Amino acid sequence: MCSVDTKHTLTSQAVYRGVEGPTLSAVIKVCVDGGANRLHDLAGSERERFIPDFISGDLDSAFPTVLEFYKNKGSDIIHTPDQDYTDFTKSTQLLLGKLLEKKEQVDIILAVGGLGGRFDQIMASIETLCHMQTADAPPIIVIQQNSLACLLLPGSHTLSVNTGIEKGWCGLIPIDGSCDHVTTSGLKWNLVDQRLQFGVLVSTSNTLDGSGIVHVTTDAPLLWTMGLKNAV
Ligand SMILES: Cc1ncc(C[n+]2csc(CCOP(=O)(O)OP(=O)(O)O)c2C)c(N)n1
Ligand SMILES: O=c1ccn([C@@H]2O[C@H](COP(=O)(O)O)[C@@H](O)[C@H]2O)c(=O)[nH]1
Repeated sequence: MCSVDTKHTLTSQAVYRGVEGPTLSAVIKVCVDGGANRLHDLAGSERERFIPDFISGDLDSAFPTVLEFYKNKGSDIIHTPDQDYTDFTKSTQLLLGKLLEKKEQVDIILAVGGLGGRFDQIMASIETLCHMQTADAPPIIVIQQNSLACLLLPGSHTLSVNTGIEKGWCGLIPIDGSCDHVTTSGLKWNLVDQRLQFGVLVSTSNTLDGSGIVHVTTDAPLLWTMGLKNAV
């Protein structure tokens, strides 16, 4: 029997809004260490429109000139030297603290980057999601290039996958041990009270069935991943 204690609804429209208009809709904008260099480069002539509220990390990657630029524009520079946790984990903890302080309710935390390049860093990005497993924390959605990842907590989840930016492929990955009771609808290969576990069964190369809604019920944390059309 599956124990279900929470219900969550996730919509990729929230992702879409976050990507389309971060200056309009993001309550707090954050850069993680070297991410500040990337923002500085990518924003180019629109740099003034994309000023992070804070930049945090061990600050071994952000260029001093970039930190100075954002500091002069009002960004807080927060040094987090702890070498037992990644800069992403530490910045997400800071962000959750600030949301709590401000008593802000947000739909999602959208992290851009972290799913490409160094494999240890990709795994660390996913591990960061495991640190943030509290029922009152908003879902953290990580996107990079054509991939999205989000940790589903134990409970029932309704995923709205009907914005047109979904690519079609998806997966359910039991990153935190075994998920003994997983039931889904909305997929080409659905699960009915089945176990997902590495070495037993992992749902990769699955496909949305076109209905626009995916339901997932799981008794243990389960990573949802899917393809996006528009590379970020
Ligand atoms: C068992 C163990 N393995 C590895 C480390 C090292 N370590 C873990 S997180 C971390 C900080 C990583 O910093 P970040 O800027 O997020 O990544 P970087 O680009 O420096 O690799 C370090 C050094 C450790 N403290 N403990
Ligand atoms: O290849 C990478 C490098 C970094 N990240 C993420 O960025 C932060 C900060 O890393 P710095 O190298 O100190 O700038 C790191 O915690 C990762 O979350 C990455 O995803 N991939």
